[in-house]
Amino acid sequence: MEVIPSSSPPFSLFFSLYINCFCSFFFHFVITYHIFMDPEKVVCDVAASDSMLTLESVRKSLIRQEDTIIFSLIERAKYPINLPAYEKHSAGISGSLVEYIVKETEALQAKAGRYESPEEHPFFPSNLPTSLVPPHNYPYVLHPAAASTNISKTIWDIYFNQLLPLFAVEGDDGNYVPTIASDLQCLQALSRRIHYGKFVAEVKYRDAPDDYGPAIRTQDKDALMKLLTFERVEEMVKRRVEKKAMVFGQEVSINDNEDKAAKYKVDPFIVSRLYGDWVMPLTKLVQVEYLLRRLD
Ligand SMILES: C=C(O[C@@H]1C=C(C(=O)O)C=C[C@H]1O)C(=O)O
Repeated sequence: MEVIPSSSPPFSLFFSLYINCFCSFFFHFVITYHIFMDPEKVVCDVAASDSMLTLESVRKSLIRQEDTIIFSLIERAKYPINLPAYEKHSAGISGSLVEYIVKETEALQAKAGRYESPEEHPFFPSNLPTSLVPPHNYPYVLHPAAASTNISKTIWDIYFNQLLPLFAVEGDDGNYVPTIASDLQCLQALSRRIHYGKFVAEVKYRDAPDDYGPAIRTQDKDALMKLLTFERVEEMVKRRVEKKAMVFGQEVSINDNEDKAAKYKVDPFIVSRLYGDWVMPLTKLVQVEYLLRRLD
């Protein structure tokens, strides 16, 4: 076998190593600067990292979130209202059972880092423990003022006082804890969707800063609402969620001859109304609140 004689490495090898090191250092610097030092402080999820933040990508996320919301409503509709879960509890705990379970769940999830995500908003933000897990570097996408936009309290009140009675039947079957667990699924899915308005607003502002700028400077809420509203899109959303509620909530039988008279787990019309009267108006409210502070 022929052995290649060892000799001192040629100058070209040192030169190419030097160039490699320089390029790698340069690209690391550029990427690090982009993520951490960008003067336009912005934060978002993986699905919409800075370069991918387009109206199409945020609408896609909203469409996917419809599935989560509808499935969570279907789950909650399994139980009757179960009023004692929401009344002041007499034994051992202060407030209602629902408040107790949601507060404790949020405290546990806060320790595991849930509220580090710019998409998550707790219902009981005061005295939440800090995260114990190493931080995930969410890319900066939103204006820092986004942190002060939180309408969880409004979502909580509307959910229990107006929405729940529309899709849960009267009654009490004693399953309070699973009922509350289902409520929390609904609340978290709705809150995530509604607060996602921040990303929608950011992308709309970036697409047309000259249109939004004057209305932001004069703090004109009506003008902002007009600019960000697309009635045609809203009509499509209402029709789509109605159809999804029909498909996801239909009774499935292996017997083709069985009576398939439309019977849905959650009334598709109610789902459409829920979106038209609450979910979309609240998402737009978040968009306006966010935009009002976009130039702070
Ligand atoms: C979210 C958007 O902004 C507005 C709110 C909508 C919603 O909450 O689904 C739909 C259309 C717009 O009026 C959007 O344009 O997609």
